[in-house]
Amino acid sequence: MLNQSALAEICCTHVTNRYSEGSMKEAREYQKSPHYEVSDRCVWADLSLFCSELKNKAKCLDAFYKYQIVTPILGCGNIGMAIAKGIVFAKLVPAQNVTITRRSNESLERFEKENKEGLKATRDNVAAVKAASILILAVTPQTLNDLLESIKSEIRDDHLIISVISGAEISDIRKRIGNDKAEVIRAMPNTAIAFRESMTCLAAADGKSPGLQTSKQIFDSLGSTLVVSEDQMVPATALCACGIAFFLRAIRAAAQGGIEIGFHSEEAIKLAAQTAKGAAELLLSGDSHPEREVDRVTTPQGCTITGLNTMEHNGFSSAFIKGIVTSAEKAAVLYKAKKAKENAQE
Ligand SMILES: O=C(O)[C@@H]1CCC=N1
Repeated sequence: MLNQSALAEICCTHVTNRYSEGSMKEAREYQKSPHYEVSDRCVWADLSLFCSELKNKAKCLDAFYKYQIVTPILGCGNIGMAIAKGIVFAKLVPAQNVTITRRSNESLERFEKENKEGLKATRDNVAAVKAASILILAVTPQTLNDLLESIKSEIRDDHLIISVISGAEISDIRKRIGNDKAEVIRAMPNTAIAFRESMTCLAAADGKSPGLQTSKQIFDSLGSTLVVSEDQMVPATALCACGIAFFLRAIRAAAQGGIEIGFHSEEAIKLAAQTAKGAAELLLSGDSHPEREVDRVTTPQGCTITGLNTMEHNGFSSAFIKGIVTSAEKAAVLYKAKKAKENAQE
């Protein structure tokens, strides 16, 4: 992995070779910013994109650093840790300003052994909330109500609450903390957020919510975002949050085929994963459609169409579609069951 200055140098050399000195000056100005950061993707980017990306990043990063945002991640399990890593990796918030909370001493001890980033950790949710500007709720759905009960007296009007908990509605969270105006945003990221490659869907009770803009800035720095209506959070969970597992399984299946045709396991996974990443890039950067790209690869009577048709005869697309639809159905069932249980308790 190249360090930032090495990447910046490659980027600038590449840009100098291709673009005018005037544009280069603009790029260099942004490079001077203390929070300037360059991704290896920029190496290949068009300069106009490159500059606007840097401008956006500089704006976003400056805002967070300037106000010394303090972000506790309450109930920090797998997705919480992935968010914490992404936030630190993106230099959104200094590591010492990110506090993760966990319920048991054992899990805190486990965390401390792996805490390479220098995050803070505590069992004390109340103290973490007191010091916070932005709260990230990442507990399990089952423990959310207890958490909200314990922190509600500390929630202030200037807090932005971002919940990544599936099935917890904004109105429920507001009701539990006794503030129907509280700035609550729902986010559904996936675990690739640790590498700033999450697809995150965001929803607010009101599309004009300032908290939505801030949340979008945060999650745009950690991958891509799409603002959706709150009732689309269930399908977003299936396609994006669960979806990462579906694509991982597809990569593993490709690698198993790869081993059978002659690669060692590690090679096969690398070949399959990079090929999957390349396929995604054709759509995301190339602005294409999957079938247009498939058409480019399928030589008449060739080996690609033979492989593809064999997969389809064995139900590949059908299995994938059914998997996503049933996953969304299950998310909806879990959500309804949670609501019914809560209503019965009231
Ligand atoms: O599998 C689950 O139910 C959760 C929801 C999103 C990711 N994992």
